[in-house]
Amino acid sequence: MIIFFSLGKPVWFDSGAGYPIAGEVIDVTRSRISIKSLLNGKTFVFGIDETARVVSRIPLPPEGVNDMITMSDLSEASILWNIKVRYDNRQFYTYIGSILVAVNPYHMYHEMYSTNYVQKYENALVLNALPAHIFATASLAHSKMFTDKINQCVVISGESGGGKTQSTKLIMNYLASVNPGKNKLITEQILEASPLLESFGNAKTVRNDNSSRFGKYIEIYYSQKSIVGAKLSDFLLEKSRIVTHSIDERNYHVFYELLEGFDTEEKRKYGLTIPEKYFYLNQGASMAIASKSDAHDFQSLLTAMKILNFTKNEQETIFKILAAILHLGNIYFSRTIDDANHDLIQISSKTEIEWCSHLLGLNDQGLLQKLTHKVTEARDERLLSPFNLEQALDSRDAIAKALYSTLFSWLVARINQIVRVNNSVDNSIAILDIFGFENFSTNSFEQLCINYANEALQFHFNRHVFKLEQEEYAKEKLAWKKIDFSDNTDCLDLIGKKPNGILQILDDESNFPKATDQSFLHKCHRLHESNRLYGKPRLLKTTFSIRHYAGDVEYDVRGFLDKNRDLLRSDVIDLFSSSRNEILANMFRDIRDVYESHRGFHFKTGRFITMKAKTPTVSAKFSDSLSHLIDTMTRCQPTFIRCIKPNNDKTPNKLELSVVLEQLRNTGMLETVRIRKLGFPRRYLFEQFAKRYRCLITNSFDNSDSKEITIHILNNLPTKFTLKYQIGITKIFMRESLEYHLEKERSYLLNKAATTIQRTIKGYIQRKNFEKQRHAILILQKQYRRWIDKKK
Ligand SMILES: Nc1ncnc2c1ncn2[C@@H]1O[C@H](COP(=O)(O)OP(=O)(O)OP(=O)(O)O)[C@@H](O)[C@H]1O
Repeated sequence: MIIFFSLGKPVWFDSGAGYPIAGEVIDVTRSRISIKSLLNGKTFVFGIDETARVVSRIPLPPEGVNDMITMSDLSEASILWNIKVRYDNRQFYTYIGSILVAVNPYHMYHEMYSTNYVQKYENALVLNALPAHIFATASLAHSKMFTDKINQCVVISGESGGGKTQSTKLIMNYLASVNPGKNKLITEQILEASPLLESFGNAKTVRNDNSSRFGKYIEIYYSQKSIVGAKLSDFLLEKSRIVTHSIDERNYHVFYELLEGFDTEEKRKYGLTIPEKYFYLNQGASMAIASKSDAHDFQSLLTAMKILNFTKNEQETIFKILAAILHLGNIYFSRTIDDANHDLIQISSKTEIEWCSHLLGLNDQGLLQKLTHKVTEARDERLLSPFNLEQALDSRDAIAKALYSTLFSWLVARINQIVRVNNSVDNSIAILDIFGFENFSTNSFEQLCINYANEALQFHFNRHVFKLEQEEYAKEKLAWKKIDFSDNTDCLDLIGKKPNGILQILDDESNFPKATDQSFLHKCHRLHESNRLYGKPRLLKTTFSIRHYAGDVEYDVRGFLDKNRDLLRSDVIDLFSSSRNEILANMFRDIRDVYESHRGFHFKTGRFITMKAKTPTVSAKFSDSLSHLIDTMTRCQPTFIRCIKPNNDKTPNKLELSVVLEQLRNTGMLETVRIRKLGFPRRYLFEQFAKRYRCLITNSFDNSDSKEITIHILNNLPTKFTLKYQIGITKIFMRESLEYHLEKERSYLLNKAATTIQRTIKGYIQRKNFEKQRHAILILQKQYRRWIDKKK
């Protein structure tokens, strides 16, 4: 075997790292082969019995390949290497047909997103004409929205830190730049919603300094090809972060921005000091982020609020709520024992209570009571029972979480009110930026929801790229050998299918007062133990695991029931609804209305009671919004952007092959390249095709049908395109390379025709002008001669 490798031969070799590396043969003897790694120049020697670890390699062009489906070697190694070669050449974008792979450079190359680039990619009809770029993807979706008259949806996915939020912003900037509308204000308001929501919904995590801790779906509406409004939907804000975060992490940016942005006078007004002093901010021992100026971002936040028409009163209420949350976190309790030897607690930080009450427009006693006592409703009475220390701390944190999450929902509603559409809408383009797959050392309820959402998105991707594609080939009777792909339906069923999916079990248990996290876990074990995707721990632990498409994740069920119920105490809602601050009171009155709508009238007692079975739990609400989202997206034409994180330490311009490969494997990218290469992703009905490309042939087809014209156009193509299309029953299917060729030809002809038309019209106008001038001159000459004659 070794003798087949000559000196200088390009090869892939297995260095033991778990992925093949590109190398070149530098020495061959009878018993061994020496290979120089192209990664680091090191030499690797393989003995005669190790030749299976070396295979021949088709070299890539030095700058890599723009669209990976055009590569002749579609092995995992080649795809991975192509991404690396391009990354090293500062080409961070690569296509897989129409799917964009975006690798995070972790460094902002501003020129790459300048107006020059906007102009370069504007009106792109096909992707491959220029180097891969996010603007090309945005431009294609934008122009398809008008030409195909189908609403578009750009689905951005990837791990935390992959670059989803950044990509969303770049697409929005592109859409704003090419927007011809006269109403620039609405576009500006839509753009300004991003920094505002980032302040309130993003935080530093160990994986990403600016991690979105909520999912968002932004729909941008068009009328007469101009932006006329937008709608933002948010998903599952991470509430636990408001009261706790891990080491090296931070709470939401807005708290630090506020403290850095306020001057001494303002701080005094809200009773604030430095971040280190607040329990809700200092748990991660990480106050500042090297690449971020909190003071500067506070000014941007103020600008955003101004552009979005937040009144002075509204801004002040927001700051008061934020300041009150910080004071709340600093309230501490101490244990005392009463005469009957009962464990009691008392508040040791009166000042904080006073600040909270003052800022929230409450009286001190009202808040104090909610923090130290539980109200139970028994028959006609409301009974107060004292909390123990742990319960009091829980109650404090629950109030802080309720304040923040209510504020966040109010902000989203407030933004939507400003950017909503007032007139009719022709089309829309939506962008989905949803939290990436998560697998931490401890995973809880939030991770289960996030990973469930990622499973649903992966399903949507698979459905579009593999399932529907192959079903349509079969329906249109194309010659096609089916490609297998990893279908994740079973995992979706395990988590969410009625009646026994894990989230359904959780919901049943959440509505059952005596249930505990353990009883939920036992039920899961009992019903799913035999499922190949479900793992029951060998030892008595509080966990179960799920085999996701992106890897195994172990979930710790402690706290699942409480988090899912997420019941805000009705007496707390009542307290805030009675605040002297009308804006704050209204936020909570809205919540009270929702709660009221889930309460029933108890005829016997004549009082309202909470019908818990009907109160929507967090997972029920989340599953609903997720299926609504997928439904909406299914009605749009999707464009997929897969964001890839190049390394785990947020370092600029460093690509670690193992980190990238894992993401490529987990998201089915390798199968995607195969199907996109073999498949025929671009399709037109014969009528559409004939109408669009008829200009490419000269024959006249007076009464011919569209299929005949289509076939004629195809027969006229150079032979290299023969295998690039298939003719179905109602449609023509083709590869992107053929569409690119056709579009190029068409655009050339249209330009030529336009030039001819321009030339003819210009000639006509010139001739006309000339005739006019000649006529005028003749008249002048005539008159002049007559005048001379008269003079004589
Ligand atoms: N195209 C880009 N150019 C320059 N830097 C980028 C680009 N994309 C991402 N980054 C950098 O990487 C960081 C992480 O990106 P981003 O916040 O968009 O990731 P994400 O996928 O949205 O993560 P999460 O799921 O945690 O919200 C950004 O703050 C930015 O510094």
